[in-house]
Amino acid sequence: MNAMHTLTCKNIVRQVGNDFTLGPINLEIPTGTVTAVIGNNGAGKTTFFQALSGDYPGEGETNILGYNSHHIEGKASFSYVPQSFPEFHPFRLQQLRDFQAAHDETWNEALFQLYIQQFKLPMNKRIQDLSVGMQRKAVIALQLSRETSFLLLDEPFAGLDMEGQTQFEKILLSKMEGNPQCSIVFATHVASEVGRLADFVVIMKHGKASTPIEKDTLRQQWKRIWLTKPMEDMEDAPGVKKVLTEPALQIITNNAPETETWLANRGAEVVKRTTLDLYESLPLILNEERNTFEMEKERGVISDDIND
Ligand SMILES: Nc1ncnc2c1ncn2[C@@H]1O[C@H](COP(=O)(O)OP(=O)(O)OP(=O)(O)O)[C@@H](O)[C@H]1O
Repeated sequence: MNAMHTLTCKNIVRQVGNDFTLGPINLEIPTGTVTAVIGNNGAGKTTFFQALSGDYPGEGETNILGYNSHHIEGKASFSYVPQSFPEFHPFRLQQLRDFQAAHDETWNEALFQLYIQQFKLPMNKRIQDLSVGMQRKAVIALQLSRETSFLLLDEPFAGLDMEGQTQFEKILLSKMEGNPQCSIVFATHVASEVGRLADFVVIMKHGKASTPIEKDTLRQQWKRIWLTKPMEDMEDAPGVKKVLTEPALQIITNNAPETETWLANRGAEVVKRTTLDLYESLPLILNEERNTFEMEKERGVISDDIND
């Protein structure tokens, strides 16, 4: 494995039912980074996370921290919080803790005690008898008490109460601070989680994944440009995604430098420029059919088959 990358996956393909194909996905996650995987409902995030975690075999290969994720050493080397975990339902947290503590070299009992205290988790109720949010807190406590250098988290904030979200965010940040080798990949639908936690964003559409895009690049590329008056054909200018007239004339672009050049060449008067917030740009990215992928393809970082 390339030491610079915590996770490498090559040609991951999964067929789900008759209608959905995941992949082929090729992806590398740099060590010491946080990556948010975003995508509309049904884009394939959970299927992708299941494939990465080695839950079931299929085409392609995933390498995590130097291990194939289908092998026992591979599975033991990372922490995984799946979207659902029916296999835990019949057990009490105490039983799950006892099992983990006895068999797992990465187990940190002090961390577990801290998490159950913070999350106010009952040790003797069956997981299936806990609320949805408490169930997730229980799995977070079990998985994050393992001292691993890779966290794979499928919508980990979903269902957590506000205090739980704040606590969990602090836990993730302290994991990153405490271990420079630690990497996190998490799925989310919430732009503010991307804004607060992620260094990179991976965009999933129709079962395909973009290469990791630096969050700062998105902020530099996506701009709102305010103009004094309309220009001919401005809707077709490079990068322009939207032209709005209220409350004042403005262009939304996903390629600010090119749009600026186009405007300057035509003598447009720019009133001001503002960075688009992620909660505005991410939905636009998710709903454009091809551009994000074309952007990556032009840079030569992904292969042709991502654009079928
Ligand atoms: N058991 C199944 N049988 C058939 N199709 C399935 C099954 N599970 C998932 N799918 C299909 O696989 C596709 C990907 O689903 P997946 O759950 O991976 O998406 P997602 O991006 O995680 O969605 P969400 O944001 O809603 O969690 C969907 O089109 C879904 O209909």
